[in-house]
Amino acid sequence: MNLAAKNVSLTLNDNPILNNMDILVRNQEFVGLLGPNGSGKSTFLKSIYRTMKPDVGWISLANQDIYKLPPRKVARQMAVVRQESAIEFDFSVREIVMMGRFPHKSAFQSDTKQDEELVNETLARVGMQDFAERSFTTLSGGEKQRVLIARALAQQAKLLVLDEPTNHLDIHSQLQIMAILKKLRCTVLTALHDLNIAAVYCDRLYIVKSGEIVASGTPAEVLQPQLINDVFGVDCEVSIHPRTAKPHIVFLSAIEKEIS
Ligand SMILES: Nc1ncnc2c1ncn2[C@@H]1O[C@H](COP(=O)(O)OP(=O)(O)OP(=O)(O)O)[C@@H](O)[C@H]1O
Repeated sequence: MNLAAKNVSLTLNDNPILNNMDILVRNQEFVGLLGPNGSGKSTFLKSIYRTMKPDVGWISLANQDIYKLPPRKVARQMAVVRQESAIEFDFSVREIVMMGRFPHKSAFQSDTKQDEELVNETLARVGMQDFAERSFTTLSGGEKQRVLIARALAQQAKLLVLDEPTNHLDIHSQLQIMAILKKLRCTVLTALHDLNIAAVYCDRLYIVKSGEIVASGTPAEVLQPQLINDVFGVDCEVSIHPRTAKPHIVFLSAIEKEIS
């Protein structure tokens, strides 16, 4: 399931937010979108999952214009984990995850035994099986995040689009969720903030600055000290970690300032 965006530009309130953005996520690739706060990552992902139509450009799923495909067809192919998901009604965790099955059903079709089994299985996968009957609104930020990831997994889409999926999670949970996502062998496009996590799990990265893609390539190609300084404004050292064989970044600015 290829995902491609070509020349995507978007202006909001007269401010150019996205400028000529191009990406290609190949079948079963795990691709990270990195960039500072406000650089346009969420807006770009929203244009991919059809919440914000770009003014210019073309977004395609398996070479078909995503804005011309029927919404249910897109939902069967693409699951989304948004940065903030405002679920205010009193749904149980089980009901939220079951919502992932909607695109596969016709209207008024009731849940099957297979749906129930899949929901139980995905809840267990994210370690939330004991929370199935709890009200979603009573969960902690990290617990909610796991449930929303379970809902995306229950959707069984070939493409996953995630906006900071490990937001709110402690370090053990961050690594666990990234490992689960990696093992799915789906096509994945995910915004991330942690450069070291991106280096370990992503096949390729796109770096966004002020609404433009300023670099792309493998983590080893992209995560260079000069680029990190140019984009994020921090000094760092990058080495290849002997156990992961991936770039490992040590940030220096804050440490040096505190010591001096
Ligand atoms: N509806 C909107 N109206 C006006 N400006 C907007 C709107 N949505 C987003 N923006 C602006 O677009 C820019 C990009 O925002 P976006 O949320 O895409 O950034 P981001 O890279 O995802 O940031 P973060 O890492 O903080 O989540 C920001 O300056 C933001 O204030």
